[in-house]
Amino acid sequence: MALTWFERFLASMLRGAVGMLFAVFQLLAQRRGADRSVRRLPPITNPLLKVPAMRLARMIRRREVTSVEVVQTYIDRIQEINPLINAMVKDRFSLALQEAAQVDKLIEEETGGEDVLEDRLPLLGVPFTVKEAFSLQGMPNSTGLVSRRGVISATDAPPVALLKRAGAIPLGVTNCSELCMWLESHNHLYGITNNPYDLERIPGGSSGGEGSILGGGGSVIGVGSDVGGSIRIPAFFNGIFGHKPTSGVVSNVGQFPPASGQQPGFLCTGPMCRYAQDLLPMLRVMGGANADRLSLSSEVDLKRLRFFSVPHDGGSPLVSPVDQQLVLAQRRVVQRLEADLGVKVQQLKIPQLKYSFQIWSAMMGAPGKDGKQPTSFAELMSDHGKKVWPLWEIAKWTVGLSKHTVAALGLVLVEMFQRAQPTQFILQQKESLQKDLEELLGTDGVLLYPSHPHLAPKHHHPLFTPFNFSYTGIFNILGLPVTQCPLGLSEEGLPLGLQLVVGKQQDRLSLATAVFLEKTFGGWRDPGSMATATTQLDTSRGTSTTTS
Ligand SMILES: CCCCCCCC/C=C\CCCCCCCC(N)=O
Repeated sequence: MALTWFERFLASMLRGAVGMLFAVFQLLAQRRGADRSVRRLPPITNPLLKVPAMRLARMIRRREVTSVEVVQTYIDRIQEINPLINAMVKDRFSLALQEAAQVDKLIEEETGGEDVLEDRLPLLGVPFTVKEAFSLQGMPNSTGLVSRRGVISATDAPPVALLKRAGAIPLGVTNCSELCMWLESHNHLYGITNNPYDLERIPGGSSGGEGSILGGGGSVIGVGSDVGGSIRIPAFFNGIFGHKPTSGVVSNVGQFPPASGQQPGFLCTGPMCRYAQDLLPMLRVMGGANADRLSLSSEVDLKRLRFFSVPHDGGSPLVSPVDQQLVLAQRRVVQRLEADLGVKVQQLKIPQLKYSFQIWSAMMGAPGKDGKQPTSFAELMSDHGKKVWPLWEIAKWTVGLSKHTVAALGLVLVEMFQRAQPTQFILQQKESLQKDLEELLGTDGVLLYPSHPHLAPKHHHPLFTPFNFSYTGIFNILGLPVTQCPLGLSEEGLPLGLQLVVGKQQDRLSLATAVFLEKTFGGWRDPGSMATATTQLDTSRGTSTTTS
């Protein structure tokens, strides 16, 4: 049963009302910020900041550079840009420098040669950053909740521990949205995080601090989590790579909030980074023994893959249409795949995608196999057992007295009206989408799909388009691995990008395609050099060139 005429009528009334509210909001925001110009980050001057993590590790092992030098270079960059982007919320710089000095000593004393070190400690001496929602020993773990102020991690979350065990050195923790459940990385503990390509725009969420620090060149690899797009949305808005692995491969233990109900099957921890070649080795480390399920060492011959392109969700009345610049970017990818690899990319429409939001929200709220309901958002927000009364909190919010963001309060309200059980129709849509996509992708298919309908929005704008995350959220429910891949910059200098969706346990296919697209479209760009470097897109030939 598709939407009834009454539901469509309600949706268009809602769109009209939200459109009017948005117009008022923009008018007020314009008046307030009439003389503000786009502010960007200073350009990267130290070439070490432009070296992929695995190459840095090799240089450190070969003593071409010391770990102390690399860590200090990143600390300097963070100190330069963090006052502008507010991405790192707590650092451990002096500990990181001590650990780097120990690494340099270990390398000097190692007699087994470079190969022994590479095998045992593939990331030895390389700095990394971690979303604050994960435990990192000695660092705060509040997930933006004021009532969790002062919670300090005693241990490391397993993926963080695995990265440390591989020799990587944590620099600190980064901002996220309140309870990891919004597109804007904002909370009343650490404030709001900015996008490095335009400080008046959002870096996305919930791993927005990671996206921003990586995009700004203050980190080269980082750890994020994703139950509706929280790795892929910030990776897209900040022009970097992000991979949501096959469900269950990377441990979700050691993050707050813990997933409940059926959510453990949807939540994924995964790598975020500036260089495509770092995704696979990071995933191998973060997955531990489970990474063996992904045959990451098998060669991928891109010419033998089957590619599919789906340009939009088929017109959900709740979700914005896809920006024309993103439509063109996806078309250019199709052209390059066909021209360079000699493959034929099949254009598709997948009608069930229109129900992505309904499917995501029904499944997120569904009881687990044990029949237990998931922990409600209101419960997670409660202050030492004291319940949150959303209407009272909203009243307090209007006079600046609430400890919560308006987005989090909005979510509590929405949750109050949500059905306990998904409708039969939505369950059918989910099942048939799962079956169709698994059959389509098999073990050699790659689906191209927009990462989000809009380029990085201005601060607070997602409050008027709250369902746009459905473009990413649907793949959490389906448990499919997805890589977000940057594709150069838009006319206004904002990152373009695309999701590469593959079959379960076929992560290596989207990772290999991301490496190809990085070579073809230039991958991550220094947001500070945008005044001198522009991407010229030749749409007729589908090529892109960078000029300085
Ligand atoms: C005041 C406006 C608030 C309206 C709330 C509308 C409800 C929309 C429902 C869910 C939004 C969830 C956004 C999830 C973003 C990514 C989450 C993640 N951790 O992967």
